[in-house]
Amino acid sequence: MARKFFVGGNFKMNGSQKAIKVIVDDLNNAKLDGSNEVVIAPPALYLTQVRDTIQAPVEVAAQNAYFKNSGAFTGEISPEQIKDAGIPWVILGHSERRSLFGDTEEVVADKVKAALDQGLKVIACIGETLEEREKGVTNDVCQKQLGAIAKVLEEKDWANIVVAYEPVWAIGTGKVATKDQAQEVHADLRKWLASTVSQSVADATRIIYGGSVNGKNCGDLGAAADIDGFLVGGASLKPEFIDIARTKK
Ligand SMILES: O=C(COP(=O)(O)O)NO
Repeated sequence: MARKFFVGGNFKMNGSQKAIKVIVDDLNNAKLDGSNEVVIAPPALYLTQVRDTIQAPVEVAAQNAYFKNSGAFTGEISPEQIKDAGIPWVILGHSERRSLFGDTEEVVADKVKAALDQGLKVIACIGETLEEREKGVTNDVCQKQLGAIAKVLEEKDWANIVVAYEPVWAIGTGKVATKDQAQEVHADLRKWLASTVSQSVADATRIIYGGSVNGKNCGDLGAAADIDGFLVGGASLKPEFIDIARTKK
């Protein structure tokens, strides 16, 4: 089954109107052919700027959303508001949300459900810490995190989900997972989807890798059978993101 290669750019809390204009102009001038699915996630303040200026075949994602659609939740943005702003994607469960802002497995699941209920498409992030990898429980941890999300979904929901495996020890460290390390986890997750949800969901769901992806390592990683794309952090702010967006499977 051919899965459309997916390249996401997570700008995190970086950028300014000016800097983001440069990134959008570069993407607009890059003549991307749309063969890969490309999504960029600026900080929330700049979502509508990117929405209004991107002409390239690139969609926009919010970096987070709450699990309620309105109310006394100072500082939060809701899936309904993201939808209202014409933003089709949202990243949920990023390890920084989990470790720094207290997003538990249950909160991430509630956020995924609330986003899907509003018709948003979701990049759902999972991944183990260095300690968990060294203890040999990587697959258990990833299955548990994805299982918490699967528990609140119906089979049809998976059509709007991209799973991002982002080992915490590779995020922002320059210590990219080897192709074999990433492939092993992706293959295990695909097997887990087949046994837990269905073979068709396992075959169709894009499982993308994130953690120190750059223009030099994207080709090798992208060649792995079960790596269906990337969620790029630091390099999404640099011109090399265009090279990553052009990765040929
Ligand atoms: O967190 C990441 C990856 O970040 P880096 O590419 O900077 O490791 N993606 O969401």
